[in-house]
Amino acid sequence: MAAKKPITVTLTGAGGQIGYALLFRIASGAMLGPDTPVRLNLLEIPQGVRAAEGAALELQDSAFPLLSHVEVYDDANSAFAGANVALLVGARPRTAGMERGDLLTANGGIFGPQGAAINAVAADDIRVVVVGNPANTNALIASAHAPDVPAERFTALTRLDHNRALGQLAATVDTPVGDIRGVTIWGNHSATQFPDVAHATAAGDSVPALLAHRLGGPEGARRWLAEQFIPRVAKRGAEIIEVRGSSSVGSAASATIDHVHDWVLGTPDGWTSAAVVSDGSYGVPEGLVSSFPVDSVDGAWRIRQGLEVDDFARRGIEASVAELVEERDAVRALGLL
Ligand SMILES: NC(=O)c1ccc[n+]([C@@H]2O[C@H](COP(=O)([O-])OP(=O)(O)OC[C@H]3O[C@@H](n4cnc5c(N)ncnc54)[C@H](O)[C@@H]3O)[C@@H](O)[C@H]2O)c1
Ligand SMILES: O=C(O)C[C@H](O)C(=O)O
Repeated sequence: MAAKKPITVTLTGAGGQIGYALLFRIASGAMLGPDTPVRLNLLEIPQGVRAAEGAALELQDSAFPLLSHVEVYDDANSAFAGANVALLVGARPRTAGMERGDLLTANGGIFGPQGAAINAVAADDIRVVVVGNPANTNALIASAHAPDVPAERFTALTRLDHNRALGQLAATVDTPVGDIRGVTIWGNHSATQFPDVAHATAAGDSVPALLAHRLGGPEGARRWLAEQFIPRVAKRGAEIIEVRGSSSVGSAASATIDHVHDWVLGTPDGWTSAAVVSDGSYGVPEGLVSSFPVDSVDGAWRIRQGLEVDDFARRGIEASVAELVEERDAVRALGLL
């Protein structure tokens, strides 16, 4: 049988924390499957090149059978040449006391030039996931600079929030995390996001009903969702920064692997969450990069249609979308869009 052609993956910020956690899982086949060879192009700024080169040496020492080639660059047009998948991680992380939106001025300028380079030199089937914060608006900036690439190929990571929600629910309803379905993160990857369990099930049972059973009825469940679950998930990034002393790394890398894996290979277990360009679904203004319930169909994200959104969820989604509009207007005013 002919060997499969390698997929070219470009990773920015390859010398940083998340980059280091990602590389070994990509090279092992966890992201694109156990029979897909990978070429890795690592992009760094000059100060980060040595760290990326060190990671490349360690990749060689790991003798991954699927890893066909690794190259380190400090030039975007070289790094994105022929890329099929781009992981845009390279950006400054926030520190204690900051919100992710505070990074707009520090990081926004990175994504226009990278979007333009992707437009100029990436492969026709390029898929992009932005991890660097504020991820949704950075994806919007990158997409705006890549007019020849369909906007739906630019996404931002909210799978980490989705996975955090699964973790919290599994612990509360005492069900293995793999048995939970139907959770959605709506809106921005920020403290305003709306984690929604109205349609969730655990091993086939309704999560709202299980919560009501455990928490003294529907009112107890509602209170737990509003006062504990939603803020815990939405502010988990800050909790990790407080406890670890720096922002999430292993879980962020793992969620990035999940996002690309499902985008390329499908979502047989039902929808997941990803920030994708809005087509106006659920009242989210067209063009914003917002998190939705998404299925992966034939290698493309499709927003799951027809889910009932109650008043509580509607208010939560609207608040997060209002923040996305503010971020879009702020980057427009900065000349980044
Ligand atoms: N969306 C999410 O769920 C999520 C989760 C965790 C972290 N993040 C974000 O991911 C980003 C990276 O986090 P980290 O912990 O790896 O940070 P880090 O500081 O350890 O690494 C960032 C790396 O990016 C490099 N870099 C900076 N500008 C670059 C550019 N223009 N091109 C290429 N590389 C560049 C830096 O040299 C550095 O090596 C941060 O913005 C962080 O807030 C997002
Ligand atoms: O919260 C942060 O600043 C990092 C990341 O976006 C996270 O959610 O952990």
